[in-house]
Amino acid sequence: MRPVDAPIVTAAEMRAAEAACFAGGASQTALMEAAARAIAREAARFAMGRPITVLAGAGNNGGDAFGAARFLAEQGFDVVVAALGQAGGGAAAMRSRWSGATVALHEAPVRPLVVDGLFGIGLSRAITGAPAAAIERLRAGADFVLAIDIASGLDADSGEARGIVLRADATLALGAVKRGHFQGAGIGASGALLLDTLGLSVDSPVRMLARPRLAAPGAADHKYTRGLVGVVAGTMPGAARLAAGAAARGGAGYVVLAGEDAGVPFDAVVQRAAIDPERAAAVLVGPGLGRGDMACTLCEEWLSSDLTLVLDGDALSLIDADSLRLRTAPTVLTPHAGEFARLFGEPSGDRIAAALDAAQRSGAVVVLKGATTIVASSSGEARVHRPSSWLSTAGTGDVLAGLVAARLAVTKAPFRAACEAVWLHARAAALAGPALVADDLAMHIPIAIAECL
Ligand SMILES: NC(=O)C1=CN([C@@H]2O[C@H](COP(=O)(O)OP(=O)(O)OC[C@H]3O[C@@H](n4cnc5c(N)ncnc54)[C@H](O)[C@@H]3O)[C@@H](O)[C@H]2O)[C@H](O)CC1
Ligand SMILES: [K+]
Repeated sequence: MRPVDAPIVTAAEMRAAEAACFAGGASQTALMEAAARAIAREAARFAMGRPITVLAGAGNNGGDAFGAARFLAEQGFDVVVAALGQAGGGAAAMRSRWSGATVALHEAPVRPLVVDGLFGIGLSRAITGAPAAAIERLRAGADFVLAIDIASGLDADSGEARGIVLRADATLALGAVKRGHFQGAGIGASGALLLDTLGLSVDSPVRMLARPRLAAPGAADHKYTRGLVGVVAGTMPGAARLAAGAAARGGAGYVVLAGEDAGVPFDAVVQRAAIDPERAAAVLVGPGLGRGDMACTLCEEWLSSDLTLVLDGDALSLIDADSLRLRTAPTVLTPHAGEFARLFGEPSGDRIAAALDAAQRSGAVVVLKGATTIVASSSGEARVHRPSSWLSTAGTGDVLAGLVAARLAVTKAPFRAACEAVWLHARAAALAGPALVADDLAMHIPIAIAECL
């Protein structure tokens, strides 16, 4: 099945869940048989009757592969196993039950479907030499590669490539999806992500972002109860206008764009010289702010206020992470990779861990934007989302920041607001379609909201 709202685990968390399952009386062989059956089910779908080469490594990933080969052969598929090394442990039992053709990995025949059971979460070093050459040859010749648990060559936590990676067209995650499926080289090498939980109960404070449940305003609501969002304009008023427009479409009851002749995206957004702090439910500082003296002064003023803040763009270049700890009011940061690195240092691979550390250090909710967007809270919770790559165009960050401010004004809950905004932003992009520009997004936000009511 395609995972939705699923827990995302590290290799260590996966092993702990497996150990708990074994401690509860389940056997490793039973779990590998269940995994093998699930892999064979998916491989049969993708093979469409054509010959299959199954790659089997020396670990349990390989054990799963031998089991899948057996089930596929029993269904009448033409299957050959190409093995790397001698299967040990539980994999040996699975290997011993395979009675079909087995060749050495370097002799693996190129066939339409390749099932990758070389390495799973136990990959511990770069893949080099003969295995690397075989991976290159098989990827080049195969129509479709189905990875068992994770594409061989990917680090299960960071998603970084350890040497060569056997890029998959689909990955069947076993037990739970892994952090490596969502970051680093894992983003491009995992293909369509499928999940079979094998009946394991796995939980994690890190999860895939699910569609939020939103509520329409109540009968007693008015523009102030729904929340006034203030957007601070600066030297590039267009960015602030994009943010203000998104805030207005994103559910805020009232949006004030503060700045001399900043202009407004439409009449529902009110331009004023200043934001009334008594009235503001959330204030967004940063889009198009600039980095001069005036921008620094504005930033300091709002940071020292006790107002709920969203800090984006230029504001993230004017503050330091530790000063945020002094704030007691809810704060959401929406950095892209460069702004994040400046504030918190370059992530060391596992961006999910880095975002969680940053949230812990700053006390703020951190939205680390990228091909995978991570929403992290200081409580250790995180949500992970894969928005459209068409969002990689100027101004879309301003729109997201405005959406965060709107959802904050409505929910008064920073982690929930950031999660809702990231989902709505990605959905608006999907609705806008290819080659979108930032200005296209706002008009699709209400449709995205309607899908959440
Ligand atoms: N999650 C579940 O419910 C289940 C997962 N299963 C499968 O088990 C693997 C993990 O198995 P493990 O034996 O720990 O590791 P691997 O199979 O990934 O292989 C490690 C194996 O390979 C050697 N090795 C590591 N790096 C290299 C390298 N670069 N070159 C050569 N050899 C390398 C290492 O020494 C080990 O021997 C998981 O992914 C699932 O597929 C269970 O089978 C079913 C339930
Ligand atoms: K694999």
